[in-house]
Amino acid sequence: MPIFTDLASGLLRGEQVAETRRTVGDLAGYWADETAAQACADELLYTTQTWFPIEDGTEGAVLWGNTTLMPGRVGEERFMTRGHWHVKRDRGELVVTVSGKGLLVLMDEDRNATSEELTPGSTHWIDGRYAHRTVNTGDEPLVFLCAWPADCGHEYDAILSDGFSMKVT
Ligand SMILES: O=P(O)(O)OC[C@H]1O[C@H](O)[C@H](O)[C@@H](O)[C@@H]1O
Repeated sequence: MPIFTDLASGLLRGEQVAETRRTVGDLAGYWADETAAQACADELLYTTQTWFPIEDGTEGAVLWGNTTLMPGRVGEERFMTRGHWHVKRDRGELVVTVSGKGLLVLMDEDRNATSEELTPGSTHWIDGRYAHRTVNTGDEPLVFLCAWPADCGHEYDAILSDGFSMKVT
């Protein structure tokens, strides 16, 4: 069954679309200023939609989804996603910005970090050897679409313990 991707809003409609909602408090441990994070713990940070036409983890399959990242700051730090590594480092990801303004932060295993600007229409290849996180640097929601291999695996532990070497303020 096909679904509908609204290219104006970036939102997905259809069956087998799963949604998540994360608040500032859900990212406890990821922020530079945890005291500031506690003060706005209930604030909406980002939502995601993922289309699972096939089971997560299926080798050779591709998944499709979006993220809507709100504008704002925790202390000095801009609102961001957790960021993660792909467990299988040879699995990359594509990102297309729908609306808003932000940065795609990329970090290699030696903690060398770079960033790419997210602007409407900008299209990004994430090499699977890089941890990746998105940051909203504007004052409206940052919306982007992503496609990634269903069997890439998501690894968060190292980000939670060591963070990214680049903080965006
Ligand atoms: O999972 P996070 O690092 O918090 O990022 C939120 C989401 O961002 C993008 O949409 C990725 O493709 C998803 O795999 C990820 O779940």
